[in-house]
Amino acid sequence: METVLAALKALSLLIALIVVYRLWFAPLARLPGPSICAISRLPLMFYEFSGARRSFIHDLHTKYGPIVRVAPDEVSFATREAAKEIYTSGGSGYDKSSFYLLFRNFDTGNIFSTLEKKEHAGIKKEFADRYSKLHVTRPDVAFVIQENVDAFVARATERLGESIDIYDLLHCFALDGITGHLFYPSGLHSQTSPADHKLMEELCYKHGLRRAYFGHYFPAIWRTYNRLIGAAKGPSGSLVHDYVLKTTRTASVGSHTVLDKLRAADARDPTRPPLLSASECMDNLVAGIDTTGDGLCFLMHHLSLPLPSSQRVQAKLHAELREHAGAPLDDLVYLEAVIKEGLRMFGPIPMSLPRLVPAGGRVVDGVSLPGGTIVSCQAYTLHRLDEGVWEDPEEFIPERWLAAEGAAERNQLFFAFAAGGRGCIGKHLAMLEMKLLLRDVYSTYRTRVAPEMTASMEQDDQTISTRPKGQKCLIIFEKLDDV
Ligand code: HEM
Repeated sequence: METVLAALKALSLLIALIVVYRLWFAPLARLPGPSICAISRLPLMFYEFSGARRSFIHDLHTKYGPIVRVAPDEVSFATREAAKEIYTSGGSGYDKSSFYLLFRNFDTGNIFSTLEKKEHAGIKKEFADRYSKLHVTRPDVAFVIQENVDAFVARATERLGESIDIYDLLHCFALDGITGHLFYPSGLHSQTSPADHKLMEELCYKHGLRRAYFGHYFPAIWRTYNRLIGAAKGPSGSLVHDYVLKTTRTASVGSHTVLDKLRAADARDPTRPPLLSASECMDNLVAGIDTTGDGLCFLMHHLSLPLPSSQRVQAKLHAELREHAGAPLDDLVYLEAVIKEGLRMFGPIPMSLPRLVPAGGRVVDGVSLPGGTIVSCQAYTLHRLDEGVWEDPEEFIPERWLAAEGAAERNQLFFAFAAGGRGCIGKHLAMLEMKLLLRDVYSTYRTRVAPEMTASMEQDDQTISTRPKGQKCLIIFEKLDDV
């Protein structure tokens, strides 16, 4: 009994010392933030597991300012100086934190999940040119996207005046787009094929948030659990995994595809991990579906609301697209402003992108931080907090992107695709998909939210991405001339 008491006393003393150290003596002790977050990571974990990390961090910034200590060893920043240092210093910024190991596929790393920047650069150079603006706009590449846009518009035309679930259809559009880019002509056609549609359902309707955070915080238990489940389910248990494995191994693909480039890298270097190309394709596929699908869904829903501001923007969009029919996409400046404003307000990756301060420590936006500190910015807050740059941040105002005054500050804070060498590789593909689809929809149709639409469009956070909570978005398409 006495030994137990002595052990309890020693433990209490240890905890008290840790609390005192974290509150008053740790290198991060002088940073603003709630004391409870300085003492323990548990409050942050609570909000992560509840799907409310983004709003928790944003509320902290609103209360404490642009620099906040959100956990004993973690700081969130909301300034362009910090974003520049963390994400672009030396080209690719700081290495990623172990959080990104969650995004490995087939027990193999890939461009997104690789933590260390030198290793990442080696992986990226093998296929990055397949995502350059020059490549994605090549006629033999862009026509695959245009075919998917045509399929989307055909579905809308078939059911003019009726409600259509664009959450479903836009995710099919995005899945067909990215698989076409990776594997043409072996991409999916989930907009029209019920068998392919099942892969979209598997990818877009899953609820994996708590499992993902559990895997991050308790990796050993998670690995053991997965081995047991994997053994019980058989080799795959996933339609998407089977599709990617089979396609990467056996499909014949066009010379302009991503897979063709990865196969060339495999042929050049037989020491590459055998499943690296499959892991890469799986990663690009996942990265390319919810992002473009959810981004378009939030944006089209907003444009379709019965608000004077939404209707004003739709009317201006119709006017630009009709007056400049046949113009190159880059000349459609209002369309681009609408997309950027959509990505500013409800971009599909609005959450913190965690990085590690390099060994030896660094100064971020005037704050000296020891090596190993987790630092991040989140787009949601960068796109709102500084009201000197973002006037009326909760208002959807595409015109702000057309004003010359303050353009540099806005563009420096625009973080929808992140920044630097680890920013979004698929940005040009995503912009092309969004521009082509919105151009062809809004040059011919007006959209409005269906009266029976009751599903929530609240942003429902996942690990770094967000999606509409109700996972349904009923919209009515009407021919412009008929309205
Ligand atoms: C609106 C659409 C999209 C948005 C807003 C978006 C946003 C982002 C962001 C913020 C990052 C940085 C994430 C981080 O550092 O944790 C990222 C990375 C990435 N994105 Fe996208 N993305 C979009 C579409 C796509 C598409 C279509 C692809 C198709 C391949 C893609 C592939 C990737 C990849 C591979 C990375 C990792 C890059 C690297 O680590 O070098 N994304 N994206």
